[in-house]
Amino acid sequence: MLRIAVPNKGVLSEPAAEMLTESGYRQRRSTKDLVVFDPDNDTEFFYLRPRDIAVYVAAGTLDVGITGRDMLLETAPRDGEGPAAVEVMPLGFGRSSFRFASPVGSGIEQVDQLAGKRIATAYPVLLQRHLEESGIKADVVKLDGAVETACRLGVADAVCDVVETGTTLRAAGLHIIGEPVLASEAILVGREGAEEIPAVAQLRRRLQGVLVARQYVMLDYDCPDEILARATAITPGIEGPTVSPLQRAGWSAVRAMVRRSQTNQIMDELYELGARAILVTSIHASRL
Ligand SMILES: Nc1ncnc2c1ncn2[C@@H]1O[C@H](COP(=O)(O)OP(=O)(O)OP(=O)(O)O)[C@@H](O)[C@H]1O
Ligand SMILES: O=P(O)(O)OC[C@H]1O[C@H](OP(=O)(O)OP(=O)(O)O)[C@H](O)[C@@H]1O
Ligand SMILES: [Mg+2]
Repeated sequence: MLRIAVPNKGVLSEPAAEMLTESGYRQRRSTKDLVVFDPDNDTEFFYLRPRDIAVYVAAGTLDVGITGRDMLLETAPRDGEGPAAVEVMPLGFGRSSFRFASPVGSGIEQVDQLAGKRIATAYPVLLQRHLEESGIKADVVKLDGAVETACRLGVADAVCDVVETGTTLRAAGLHIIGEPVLASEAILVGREGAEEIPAVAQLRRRLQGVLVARQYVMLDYDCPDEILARATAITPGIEGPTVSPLQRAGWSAVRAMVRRSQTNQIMDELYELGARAILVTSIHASRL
């Protein structure tokens, strides 16, 4: 039986459960459920704090889990201190970056000005490692959350925290300084070699199928044969576009997957070239 850890709370919780549902797994009905068994897939789901998930997976108690890349790195054992969980695949949601910020007007405008300062964070391991790598000596103040308030309350001079839209930072009178320390998103974590377990390989293919269905659309169009080569160069598809003859002589029908984000640009280009009856349909599920 496959045992999977899923975030029980926080921003990753709902999209993680949604992705598993789209991948054909049973998910919990109530947010109070801590364990769910899916008999059809012989899989058990454990709903845990994202911060703890890589710890269970590293210990081998659970096979795989969904958490943030920042959480995986924060909770990884130090070199030689036991087995670690590793990133199996990125999942395309829960994107954020881990960044320094200082109070507007504090005069702290660059990362090197953090030397000798107090920096508040909920990710002390990540921050300490980054400070060591950058050769900056500063005091790390470990907090549990709502880190943005630490400067106003006088326990820190700057923060290093998760930023998505930047709204929380701005509301606390802070501004970003320096480059991102880390780009994070939700990831599937497992033990080294987990992909060799057939049930994990199947989970991975299913999740990949959802990612593809979200990122691509199916494009169909008709085009005169004179422009077929140029049109199919715009829509090369994955393996190659499907080209079939139309009943109307000298015309072909083309079918290819294209990136959702490029759909309108590609439709414009095809139309200008002379393609007609250009149709876009969503992909419900996929196995490439
Ligand atoms: N606003 C956000 N947008 C995208 N990802 C986020 C955001 N806030 C947090 N995350 C990501 O979610 C993961 C865990 O955050 P979450 O807030 O659920 O846990 P926590 O902060 O430890 O717990 P809590 O907020 O319940 O105290 C991390 O990987 C983090 O990068
Ligand atoms: O850039 P934004 O879009 O504003 O999002 C970033 C905020 O979201 C998270 O907070 P969360 O709600 O998890 O609270 P926490 O700080 O207590 O963890 C994170 O810790 C930031 O505070
Ligand atoms: Mg949080």
